[in-house]
Amino acid sequence: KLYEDVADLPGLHYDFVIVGGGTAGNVVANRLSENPHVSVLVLEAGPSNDGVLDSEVPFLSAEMFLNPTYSWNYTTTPMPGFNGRSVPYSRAFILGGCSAHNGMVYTRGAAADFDRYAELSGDAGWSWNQLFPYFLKNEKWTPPTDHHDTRGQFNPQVHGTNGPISVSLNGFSLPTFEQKVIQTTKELPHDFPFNLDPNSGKELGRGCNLLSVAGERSTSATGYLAPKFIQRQNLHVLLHAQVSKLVNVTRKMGKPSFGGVEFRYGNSLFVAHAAKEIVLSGGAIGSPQILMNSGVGAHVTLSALGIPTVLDLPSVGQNASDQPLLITQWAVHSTDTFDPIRQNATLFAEGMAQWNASRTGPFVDSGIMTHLGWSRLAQDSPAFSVHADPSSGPDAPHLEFSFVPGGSTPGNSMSIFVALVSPVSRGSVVINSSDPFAPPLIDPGYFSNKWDLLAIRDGISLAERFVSAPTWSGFVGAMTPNLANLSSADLETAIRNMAAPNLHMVGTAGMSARGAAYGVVDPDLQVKGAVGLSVIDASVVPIVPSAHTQAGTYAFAERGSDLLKQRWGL
Ligand SMILES: Cc1cc2nc3c(=O)[nH]c(=O)nc-3n(C[C@H](O)[C@H](O)[C@H](O)COP(=O)(O)OP(=O)(O)OC[C@H]3O[C@@H](n4cnc5c(N)ncnc54)[C@H](O)[C@@H]3O)c2cc1C
Repeated sequence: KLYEDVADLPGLHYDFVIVGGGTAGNVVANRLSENPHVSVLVLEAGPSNDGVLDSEVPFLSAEMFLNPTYSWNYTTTPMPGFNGRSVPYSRAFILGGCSAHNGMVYTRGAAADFDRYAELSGDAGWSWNQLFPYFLKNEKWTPPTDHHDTRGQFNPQVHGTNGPISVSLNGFSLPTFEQKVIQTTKELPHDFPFNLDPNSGKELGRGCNLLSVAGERSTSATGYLAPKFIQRQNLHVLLHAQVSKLVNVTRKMGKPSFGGVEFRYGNSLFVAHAAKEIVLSGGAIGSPQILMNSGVGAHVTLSALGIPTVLDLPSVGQNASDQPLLITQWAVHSTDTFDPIRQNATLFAEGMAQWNASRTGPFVDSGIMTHLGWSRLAQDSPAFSVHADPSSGPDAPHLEFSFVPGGSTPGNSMSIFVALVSPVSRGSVVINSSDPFAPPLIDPGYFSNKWDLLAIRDGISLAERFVSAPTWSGFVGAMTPNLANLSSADLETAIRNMAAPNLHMVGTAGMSARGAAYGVVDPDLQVKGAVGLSVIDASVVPIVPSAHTQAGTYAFAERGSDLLKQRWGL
């Protein structure tokens, strides 16, 4: 049952308390409450997703993630790699978490990314082959809303059909642009090979964009808390409940254990009790923050703030792994873009009306990318002279390209988003106040290693090469801004001034092998050195996958839920 008011909750004693009803938290809540004999409480700081049009309508995703009502409204620290810029760092403040406000892009990553997780955790269960069934368990493949012929656009054999999250191809087409993207794979096949389905684990190449949609956005709240699940008697979700810290420390088997979760509802503090286990699913920023507020973190940081150390775990909040993004853009001599809809109020209203009437038309997609592509740097790239290859293996990409029929300048444009998906740089999320409700210091650390900057530079060249294919002749105009003829130093400055967060942070409560000298959780996702406390969300993923992160987060949450159930014999 969904509760808007703490006064309506039947009690505050549960078997499991899950902190955060986000992408991962709602998976755990659903899977645990499959067993009618356990009671589950989810504490979510944000409001309900129900009826939030900006979240429901895929085309409004940009409006959604810029909407301050549904955001934690974080800002990063000034980053030297960004020429001292502080930039907004979006995180969702709504039931469903980032799945309810993200760009909906559905990508899993390279098989080697997951095999690397297995290797560094010492648990083969995190390998691509063993995690693959969990990707399928999460996914419900859904034909696109325009019912177009999807042959040659994806491989049904690598998709699930019965999961709670709908995944589909774009349901509205911009044929001229799309045909040119595919034609480029024929004209420049060496640099830009076609890939039928990059979600197969073999990611390199160009393929169609998949989205977590079915006419409407599909989220962990609409899927895992759908009416047939949220009506379970043993599943309670409390909204507007912001967790401050874990309390009631006792010792079990010589290790600290927390019996309660303190949260703020309105102006009052309450404590929810977990008889079996507390699961932190607050995301890459929320989870490490709550750990540190509770005295779990680096002793030196905690003592400087006057917070008693319960567990000295220096990796908490460190190892933040995220992808910087740079948008390249060209004017185009065509109206076959999303720009007319975005720039013309009448067309926009028509699109909205069509979506309302029939869940068809341009508003069924994000209105951003039609295709995605992944590439490696050339073997003789200057990047390799400053650092060894950080990718997970020779079949894993360094760069991701999103092909977008639209742009941010007046008139018609096309854009290629260049994301560095195998960064060397690492950042951190650290509290700097004893007030548990104060925002933490968020430093994604972009370009703190020169390799990352050089890799993005290569990415810009690759984007330019893409639009140099003969098929774009007559379609593509000037690059805006023109990065093509800049000196090396000027291009470096431009990258530092223009790059933005790709918002895929992981690793701040990173998983490592049992007994490792670093890391926050063991391969079973329990906090090292504690009892009855685990973390299940993107923060446990030790290195960012070469992908957008929701699919991986869902798969981690599905397996994490199974590990919890096994531990408690459920
Ligand atoms: C704007 C944006 C666009 C993105 N686009 C894409 C995309 O297109 N494709 C993709 O794959 N990935 C995308 N991502 C990334 C992806 O959505 C996230 O990596 C993933 O959803 C994270 O899941 P999570 O469960 O770790 O955290 P979240 O989904 O953020 O869940 C955390 C939840 O915990 C709650 N919470 C936090 N702290 C507290 C507290 N103290 N008390 C109570 N509740 C708390 C939050 O409100 C939230 O609901 C995007 C992210 C953003 C921000």
